[in-house]
Amino acid sequence: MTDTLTATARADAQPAPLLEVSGLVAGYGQGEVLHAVDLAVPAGSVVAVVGANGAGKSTLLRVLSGLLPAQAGTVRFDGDDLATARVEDRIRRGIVHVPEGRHAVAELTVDENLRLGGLWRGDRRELRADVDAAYDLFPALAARRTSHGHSLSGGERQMLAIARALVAHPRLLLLDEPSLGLAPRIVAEILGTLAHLRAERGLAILLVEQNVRSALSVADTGVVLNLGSVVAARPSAALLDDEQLRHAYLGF
Ligand SMILES: Nc1ncnc2c1ncn2[C@@H]1O[C@H](COP(=O)(O)OP(=O)(O)OP(=O)(O)O)[C@@H](O)[C@H]1O
Repeated sequence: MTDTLTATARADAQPAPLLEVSGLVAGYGQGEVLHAVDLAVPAGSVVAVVGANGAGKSTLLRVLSGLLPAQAGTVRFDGDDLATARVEDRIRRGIVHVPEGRHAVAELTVDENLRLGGLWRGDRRELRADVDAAYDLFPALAARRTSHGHSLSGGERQMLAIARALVAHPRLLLLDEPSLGLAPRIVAEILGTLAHLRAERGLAILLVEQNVRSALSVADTGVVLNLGSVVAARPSAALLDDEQLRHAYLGF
């Protein structure tokens, strides 16, 4: 009887999410921007955080990567609470942030920029292999490997920012507004590559996007953030089907 109960409990148990955020409070100075945010990203899944300008989406990613301290709450990653961990420790654990703005070091070549992604690792041969793997994912970058950061187009800089993050071996990519200002063809290429990474490598992605439809087209789950609070967290298709929610919070 006990064995049967144990077996049933095991069969029913869901694996813990890779990232589990609970009661997260954060802001700037005295101002609180995120109010007790709860959020989960299962391993190998894509979760899109959507919401109006100023909702707190970028702030959420900054807190998760350690750029901004949490004032309260837990950030459990693969079982450990990293809420107070340093940025570099989070990177080593596999949380890698691609901030809005597609930063490339202007004076360095594409290849040098990519190698920056593996700075903290010791093995140079492994780093070379990872940079070459990034070129396989983004052939447009391979063609520009000796070009300097300042000469790249917006799309190339976005690809470089993502590729450099991949060189750091993420298990969870925090991706802020990758499509902003890019041509639809480039956006489709970048989102296609992310879908491939998730399918082939089990990469989990927390995606912040203004372009709600394209974000939800690649995400399993959509989380709606409004004025720093989560107002809905549902499968992407269910979010798109909810006309009232879309009108109230997503503007379409
Ligand atoms: N460095 C900062 N110092 C003080 N306040 C900030 C800072 N960055 C953002 N804020 C404020 O925090 C709130 C949330 O901003 P945040 O950028 O996280 O929103 P968002 O949802 O990402 O919006 P957007 O899509 O416009 O970037 C806003 O009121 C913003 O003015």
